[in-house]
Amino acid sequence: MSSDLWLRGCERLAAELPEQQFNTWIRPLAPELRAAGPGDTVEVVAVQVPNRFKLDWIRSQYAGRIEHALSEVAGHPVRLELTLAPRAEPLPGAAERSPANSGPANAASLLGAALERPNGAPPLTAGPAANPRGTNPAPAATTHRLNTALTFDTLVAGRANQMARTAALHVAGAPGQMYNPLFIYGGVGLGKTHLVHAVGNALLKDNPQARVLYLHAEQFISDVVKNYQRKTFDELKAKYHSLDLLLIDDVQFFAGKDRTQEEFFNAFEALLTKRAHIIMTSDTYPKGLVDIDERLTSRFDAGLTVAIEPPELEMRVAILMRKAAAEHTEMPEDVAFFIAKNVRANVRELEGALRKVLAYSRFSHKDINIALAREALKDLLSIQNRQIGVENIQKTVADFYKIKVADMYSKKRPASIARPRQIAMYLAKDMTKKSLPEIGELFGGRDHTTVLHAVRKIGAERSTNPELNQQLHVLEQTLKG
Ligand SMILES: Nc1ncnc2c1ncn2[C@@H]1O[C@H](COP(=O)(O)OP(=O)(O)OP(=O)(O)O)[C@@H](O)[C@H]1O
Repeated sequence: MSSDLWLRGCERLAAELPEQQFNTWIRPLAPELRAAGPGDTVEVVAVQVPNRFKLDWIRSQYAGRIEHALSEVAGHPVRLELTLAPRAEPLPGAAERSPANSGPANAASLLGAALERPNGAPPLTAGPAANPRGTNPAPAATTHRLNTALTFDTLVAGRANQMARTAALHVAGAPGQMYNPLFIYGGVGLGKTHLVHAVGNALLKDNPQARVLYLHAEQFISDVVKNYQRKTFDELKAKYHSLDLLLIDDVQFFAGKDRTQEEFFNAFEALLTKRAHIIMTSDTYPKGLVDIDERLTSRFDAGLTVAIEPPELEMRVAILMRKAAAEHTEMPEDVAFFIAKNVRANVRELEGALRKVLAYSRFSHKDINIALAREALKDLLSIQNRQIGVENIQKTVADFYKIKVADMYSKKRPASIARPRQIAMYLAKDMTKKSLPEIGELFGGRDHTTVLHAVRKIGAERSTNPELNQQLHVLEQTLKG
């Protein structure tokens, strides 16, 4: 199975599935290399999933779809083999990792295996593929479900997460007081899960008796369904209403689930009344949540709502250097800049890119430099180059704001057209290598100062207008595929 097949399959699934579902369940998967045997008629793609909940969910909801997409793209039958990942092992020494026969002749196949097998390849600390949502693979039987690797110490601080981190530190130090509930929102893979685990871990360190529970919203939904079937709502209440700290991830998943919302509302009220703390995460701010009862969304907003932004270049570099150091690898700064410049979507993808570069270096016995990084990331870079062009941006933005693509080049000035055009100019500057005059030319021969004005205006507004920021996130994620 080539990584290209998986990437092309993913492109297809991304187009078919709602973005939220794709990002949550499919994007974090990393397939394992499995060469077809001589008599094989069906290609097998093996995927390890970090925990039982995810395994069951992906198997029941998505396996058929994934197989179908891969088979279509491959032009022959592809079977998906889902297994539970073993617990992440500590990194063995580099010498132990390199098999004795790993000379140049088989370096490529080893590399393939390393790239595509996150649990077999050296795992990044709390890496996404080994542990995409932070549900704990390490201390298996704990009831709080916290991943002990996700702490404030391992979270790189920067402007992008400054507010959220400060608020989270505050809650960890004085739970039940200010900022209750704390609502953290932002795009995928930006560190929301990491941050809530950090609060839970910090609180337990100070007070090991504290009753802390982390869970993904889907787990809450599944608990409600189970208790509904068994008519054991008292058990549900006993479980949730007695906590000191409830950390609940991705509450946008409650959309349209009335009974779940009702139970969550009850738990929410009970916890706030007894001054227990609640921290929630979501892909959007409370008022942006759809199909969630207003009495809940208004309560979500009643404490403190903070955003996590995509990290800026310097923060991405710092994250790469920190994660490489945690792997006992020295990452030259120019290489960190090269990766950070090319992988901008989110930290999860940054980690994925780093993992590829480290694996490539280890298995090819070559030092890490820009040429090696370019080679290791060539699939990713070519997809990026293929996807993000000014034309693509114009079309995506026009579709999003429901205007005609032709309006991107037209001289029309009503705000309903001028604003999306400015947003497209901003994205063109941010996501392509085109200069201001080149962008102006592609927007109907406009002057470069018009583009500069748009870039500055949208950039400044983005930091103060959560709604615009959210729309830009969605556009960026769509464009990055
Ligand atoms: N500032 C940071 N410093 C170090 N690691 C980070 C940082 N931000 C994110 N990460 C890492 O990036 C990966 C993705 O982060 P996380 O799972 O917390 O994202 P998320 O915002 O919850 O995404 P999703 O919406 O998909 O659930 C994790 O491995 C996390 O440890």
